[in-house]
Amino acid sequence: MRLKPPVHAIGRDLEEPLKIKEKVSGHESIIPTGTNLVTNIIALHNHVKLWQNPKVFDPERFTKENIAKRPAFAYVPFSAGSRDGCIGQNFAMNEMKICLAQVIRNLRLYIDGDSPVPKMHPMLVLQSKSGIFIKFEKI
Ligand code: HEM
Repeated sequence: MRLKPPVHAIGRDLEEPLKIKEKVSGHESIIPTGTNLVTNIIALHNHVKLWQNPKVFDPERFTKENIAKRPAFAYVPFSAGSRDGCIGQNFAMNEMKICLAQVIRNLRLYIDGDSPVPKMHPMLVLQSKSGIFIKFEKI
């Protein structure tokens, strides 16, 4: 959900002009009405200024202490904000945990070195152009 967020980007059309200020230089710009602004979630989730060794999978990043060290919107796989983004967030998280628990209770998963490496294909949701090959072995 961090490294390869299924919803890798979201967009919004501006209904009124938006004034933004560059943090370091203080330079101000106006983005006109009608502009489609895109939040690049996958870039945010892999940004070196927010994540140390961003490409490394490390569940410890999500301890309460480590979450508190990051800006609130550094991790937004379900979007965020006043409407909270995704209405199915709790359902999706529970579903994923239950399915994953069932899989790892019964099967050993491994990657065969000869299989193609997944090539990211960012469509409406993130896909792989080369498939995702995982081998399963009954425990
Ligand atoms: C891993 C699974 C999921 C991910 C990563 C995900 C991600 C997202 C994101 C990022 C948005 C915001 C889109 C935007 O603002 O442009 C969204 C909206 C939404 N999601 Fe999900 N979602 C997931 C699963 C689900 C499920 C299981 C449901 C329904 C059971 C669901 C229903 C919705 C609905 C209805 C919205 C629109 C909410 C609104 O605009 O008020 N999602 N989702």
